Amino acid sequence: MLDKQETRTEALANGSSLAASRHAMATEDLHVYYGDNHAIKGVNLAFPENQVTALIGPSGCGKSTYLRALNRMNEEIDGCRMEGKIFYDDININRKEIDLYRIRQEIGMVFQKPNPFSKSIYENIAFGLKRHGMRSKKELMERVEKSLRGAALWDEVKDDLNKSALSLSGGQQQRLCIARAIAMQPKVLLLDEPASALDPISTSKIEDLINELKEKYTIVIVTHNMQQAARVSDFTAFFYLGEVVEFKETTELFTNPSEKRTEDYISGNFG
Ligand SMILES: Nc1ncnc2c1ncn2[C@@H]1O[C@H](COP(=O)(O)OP(=O)(O)OP(=O)(O)O)[C@@H](O)[C@H]1O
Repeated sequence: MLDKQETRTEALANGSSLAASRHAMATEDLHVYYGDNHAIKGVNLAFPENQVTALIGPSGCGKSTYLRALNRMNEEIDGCRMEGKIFYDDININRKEIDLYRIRQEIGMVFQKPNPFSKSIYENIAFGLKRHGMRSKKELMERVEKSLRGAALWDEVKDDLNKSALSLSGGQQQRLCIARAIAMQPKVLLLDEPASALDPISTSKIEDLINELKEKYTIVIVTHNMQQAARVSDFTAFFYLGEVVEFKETTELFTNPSEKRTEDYISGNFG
């Protein structure tokens, strides 16, 4: 099933500063269509391990579509199809025979709107683990605690693990969704505007958390907010009309963009 013959060639050639980095994921000539709408047009990108990469760009330019392509979530959408290669662990995962359940465990996703299950805080995390075959109560409790600690939520909920997840604040719910994703021990976390529905204090907690999480995970985050991209990311890709215009280290992209379209966007001249 694993095809090591397919190497990440063009995708790794994003820029010289990346040449020495290891990459957790990459795409090569990736296209996504919704019916006749060609939403992603041949994107080559590679995501350095244990770094945060932000995807920025005006509304409708394909950021979320591209993010959802990375763990093949787009396939849940009627009429959506993908062409091209998506490399994870040096394997092209954009093939029929790939186990999507496993891929989505290893490449976890958190959405814009917190979406905890209508279950207890404990069950929100234990549910997926049990489905995955974990039976021992002790092991489950250990993983629940570790995940909640990892998502910086443990101290706030440790005495209320049987309370409904829906009784938590929006910011706590989002950290619970992050805990649920990391409980599956992924290598990559895809975050689709994870703080856009939250107040400034919760946003700042999520941003601090992203900074801690990158020690263990490779993170790709879609954000509308350029200040947020500058605060949380190491690399930034600027998307426009389904293509990547520029991909660089974040400080470099914001201070010294190579492309006029990037400069116009970051200086607020369009979008
Ligand atoms: N579920 C869907 N069904 C059909 N077309 C879609 C769907 N999701 C996105 N599209 C189309 O794909 C293109 C890219 O949209 P996408 O949501 O990926 O952009 P975006 O940059 O994330 O936008 P925003 O910042 O507004 O969320 C748009 O033309 C959009 O209409």
